[in-house]
Amino acid sequence: MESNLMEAYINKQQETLLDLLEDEQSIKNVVKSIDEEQNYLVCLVACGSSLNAAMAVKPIWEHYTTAEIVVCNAFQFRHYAFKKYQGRKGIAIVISQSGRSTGTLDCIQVARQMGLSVVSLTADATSPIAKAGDSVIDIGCGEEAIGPKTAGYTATLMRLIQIAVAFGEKHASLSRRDHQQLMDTLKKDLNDIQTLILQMKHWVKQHVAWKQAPYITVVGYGQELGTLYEGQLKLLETLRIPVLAYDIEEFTHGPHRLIQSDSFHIFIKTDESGRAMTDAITQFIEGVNRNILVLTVFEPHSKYELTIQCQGQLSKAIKFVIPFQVLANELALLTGFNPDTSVYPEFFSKLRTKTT
Ligand SMILES: O=P(O)(O)OC[C@H]1O[C@](O)(CO)[C@@H](O)[C@@H]1O
Repeated sequence: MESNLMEAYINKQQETLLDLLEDEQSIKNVVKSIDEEQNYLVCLVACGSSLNAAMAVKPIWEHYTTAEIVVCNAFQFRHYAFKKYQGRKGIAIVISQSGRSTGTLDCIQVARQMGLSVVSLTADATSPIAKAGDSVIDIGCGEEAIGPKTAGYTATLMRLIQIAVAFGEKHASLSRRDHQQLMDTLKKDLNDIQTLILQMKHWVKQHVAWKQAPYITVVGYGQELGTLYEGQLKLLETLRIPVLAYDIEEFTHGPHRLIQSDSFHIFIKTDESGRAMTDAITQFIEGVNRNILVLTVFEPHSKYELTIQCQGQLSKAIKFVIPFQVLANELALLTGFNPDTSVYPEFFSKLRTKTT
C-alpha cells in the first residue's frame, strides 16, 4: 500500500519507462521530418524539472549528434537568446510536462521569430504548449497531479534520449545494430528500478537522522550535473530546507566550510574524472561527521556507498535520480509533511507562471 501520490508516481516509473522504450515510431517520425543541415542548432527550452531533464541529456545529445546543443531556461530564452541565435537553422524543443508553463509557452513564439521550428514535448496533448508546436511528442506518463515531479521527469528524460539516439541513427553515427544494442542494454538497466526504490527505502529506515538535516549539499561532476540539480530540486521541494548543488571541485572552494558536525552530504561518484576527488572529500568529511551518502556505479568500498547498476551510458541519468526521489518523499513523510500537499495553492495563479 502506497503512503501518498508521490510514492505512487515513483513506483510507476519502471513500467512507464519500459513502455516508452517500446514506443519509438512517433519519435522517428518527428525526427524524419526535421531537415537539419551543417552547424544545426538544437535549443532545449524548459523550466524547473523539465529544464533539469534537458541538462541531464545534453551530453547524450552531444555524443549522438553533430548539432550545437543549447539548454536554456524559458526566461533566458525569451529575453536573451534572440540576438545570439537569430537566423540560425535549427529547432527549439520546448519541454513542459504539464504543457501549461506560461513562460515556456511564450518561448514558442520567440523561437519562430528566430527562425527555428518548434517541437513540443509534453504529457498533455490538449495543452496550450502541445497546440502551439509544429509537431508534438507525447511524454507518455499522463498527468502528475502534485508539485514535486518524478514520473514526468524520468519520462521526459526517456523521450529526450530517444530523440537524440534517433538523430544518431538518421545520420548514421549509429548503425541500426548499435541502436538496437543500446536500447537492449537500456532495457536491462531499467528492469531493476523497483529494486533500487526498495533498496533506497531500506536505506532511509536505517538513516532516519537525515530527516533532521538543517541543510544538505549535493556534489557530483561531468555528465551527472543535470541529475545533481534535479536531486537538489526534489529534496528542497519536499524537505523545504536549503539544498545546495556543487560540482566536485567547486565544493572545495568555499562550500567545504558547510561541513559541520550536523551537516549532511550526498555525492554522485561515476566513472568520469572526479572519482579520486570524491573519495578524498568523503574521507575528509568522515573526520567531522558520518552523514554521508555516496551513490556510485562502483562496488561499494565504504559503508557510505550505495551501488547503482548501470551497464550502459544511457541509463545513468534515469537511475541516479531515483534515490533522490525516494529520499525526498520518505524523509519528508518522516518529518510529518506530505509532499503531495500544495504549499501555496494560490501561487501560480497570482504569479501567472502556469495556466490552469
Ligand atoms: O514542465 P512544466 O509543466 O512546464 O513545469 C515546470 C515545473 O513547474 C512545476 O510544475 C512547479 O514549479 C515543477 O514541478 C516543474 O518542474
